[in-house]
Amino acid sequence: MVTGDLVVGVLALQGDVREHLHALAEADALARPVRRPEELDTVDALVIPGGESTTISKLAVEFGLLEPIRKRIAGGMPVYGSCAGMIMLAAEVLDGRADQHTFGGIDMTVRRNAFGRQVDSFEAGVSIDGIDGPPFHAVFIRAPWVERVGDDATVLARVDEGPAAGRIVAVRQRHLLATAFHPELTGDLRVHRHFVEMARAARAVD
Ligand SMILES: NC(=O)CC[C@H](N)C(=O)O
Repeated sequence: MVTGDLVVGVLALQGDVREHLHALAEADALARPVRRPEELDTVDALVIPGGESTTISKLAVEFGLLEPIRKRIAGGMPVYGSCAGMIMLAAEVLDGRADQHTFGGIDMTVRRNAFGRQVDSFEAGVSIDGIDGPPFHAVFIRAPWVERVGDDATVLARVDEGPAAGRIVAVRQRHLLATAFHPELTGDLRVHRHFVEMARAARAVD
């Protein structure tokens, strides 16, 4: 039986942790930072923020979280990653550092800083499958894009217009969700609400 409310952790090693904690609270979840394996044990779901994936990778090893998070992902914990968080969920990273690790979980290949060859950051309208309403005002900051998804992964969004039109920027694989952009920075709560619903649904069938 499901008791108590859903607790969503935000991996708090580096990146825009506060913004995700705020967005999750607004989306009616109990949100708390996760820095240690004992804290990971207390959450039902996890958000991996935007930031710098090479730093998050290094600190995840130092804080003893790499293997515990991989295990929780394999065990079905719902996880949402934005930008660097998307990279951390990818099976394969192009233009990464040789010593960079990911948690994996989504069978996809991402290219780091993919848009950044032209511009460091840009904004675009993006429609996400399964989320109603007008296109997202999506903010990309040295963002990755997705170059390949495996059969088990579903493409949820592509860039609509401009030089990067058609590039994949949101993917879901069962309990895992990833976006190349940062909904935590725009005050649009639809992605966080969607993730909280995913996490509640996953817990209901446990
Ligand atoms: N805004 C971001 O999260 C940028 C991601 C960063 N370029 C990385 O490789 O991790």
